[in-house]
Amino acid sequence: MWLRLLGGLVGALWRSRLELTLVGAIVVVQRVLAGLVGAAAAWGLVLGLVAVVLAVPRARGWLRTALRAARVRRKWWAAWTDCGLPRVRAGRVTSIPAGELVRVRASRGSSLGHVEHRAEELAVCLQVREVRVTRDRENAATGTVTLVRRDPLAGVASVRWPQRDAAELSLWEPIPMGVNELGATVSVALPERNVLLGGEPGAGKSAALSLLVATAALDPSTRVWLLDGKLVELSVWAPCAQRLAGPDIDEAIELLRELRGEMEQRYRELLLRGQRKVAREDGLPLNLVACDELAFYLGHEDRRKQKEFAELLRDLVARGRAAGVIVCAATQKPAADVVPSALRDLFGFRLALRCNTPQASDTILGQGWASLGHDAATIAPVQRGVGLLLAEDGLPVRMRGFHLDDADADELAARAAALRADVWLSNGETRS
Ligand SMILES: Nc1ncnc2c1ncn2[C@@H]1O[C@H](COP(=O)(O)OP(=O)(O)OP(=O)(O)O)[C@@H](O)[C@H]1O
Repeated sequence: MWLRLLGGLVGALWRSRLELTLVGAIVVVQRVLAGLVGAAAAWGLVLGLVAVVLAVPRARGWLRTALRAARVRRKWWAAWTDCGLPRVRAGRVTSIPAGELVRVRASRGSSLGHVEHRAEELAVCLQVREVRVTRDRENAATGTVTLVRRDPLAGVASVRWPQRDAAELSLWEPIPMGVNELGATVSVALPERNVLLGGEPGAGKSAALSLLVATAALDPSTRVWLLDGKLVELSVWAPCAQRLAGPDIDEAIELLRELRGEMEQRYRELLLRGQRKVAREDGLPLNLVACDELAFYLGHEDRRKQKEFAELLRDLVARGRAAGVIVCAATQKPAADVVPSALRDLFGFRLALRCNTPQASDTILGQGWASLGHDAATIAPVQRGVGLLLAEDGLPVRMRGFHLDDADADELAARAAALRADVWLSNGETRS
């Protein structure tokens, strides 16, 4: 009993070591000075010294950060103790726009899975919105806990696309898609990847798709193929496109057949060159296929045509990677009755914008993510353009998508068309 009390006291003192050290240092300095100049003058000098230190912004910032980190570590200790979890030690604490990142280490016999399992109770103890746990890949004992106190993506203001004024872009380069909760830019590198975008009506699918199409349009070496179940969303990019199919399944099938022919031709070229896949230095064009409202084609009343469309698209997504064919498709309903799972599972990048239910969110990201806290149904309806982006081997990243408004898109499409015309003319002159 006494031993436990003593242990508790030592633990409490250890957890307050920073504050105790600061107070101790002040007392020691005052005592030393008191011997030289007297007690009252020593207090004056010490308080003056503290005031000078606090007047320096860097010192003040460091102190504030260190004290906040110490407080978070104490609260974390109290939280896992109250939840009856085995010891999970908190280390470095970093402030982020959403709250804090805490490095943690699980004790022997425990696991970060335990922590994840009790995330909701920990969030109550810590009085935060949410506790997210991410285990390190290389060490099961260590990881990062995110204490989410606020939603940094909550504002309704749109963020302009940073490439908006670019004169020319390359589809081989990563495309900035939005900003994450840390305020960092989230990008996707498209070669050898396909992208599926899903979410409820008005969530921002077409806006996100337009960033990918805009990049392809501003890359004169890329061929752009457009399928638009609504016709109005992608038509602005028509002058830059190889071909555009509207809400007509026959046109869409024709487009996909032509593209499949190109893909097969590309494979023959690669065979002749002794290559397995296209590379940037080959100078072979990439083909970007953007399909808005995929469900329009996949839900077509003519079952035979619907099946043919689905098979052609599946073939392009499955075999197109190495040939430089990139499929980016947006749909409100990626459920298995609309988008066959055989097709859906081939998309390397998935962007889940706001969904009505956790199940709908899982149909985009993959089974099980919603129950792990990555649920696009938790995004508020006013947060247009906010979504969860999942890359093949990673965790879903919550982000606010960049935005190109209609005027920006019109201006950018005109610039891209002019650039393509210039390149075409200069190639023609070179050849003659
Ligand atoms: N990233 C964003 N930032 C700010 N506003 C956005 C963003 N994305 C979309 N919006 C706004 O949200 C509205 C709906 O966007 P969008 O048309 O892209 O949605 P959608 O999911 O394609 O809808 P639907 O399924 O009906 O076609 C638009 O008015 C658009 O301006």
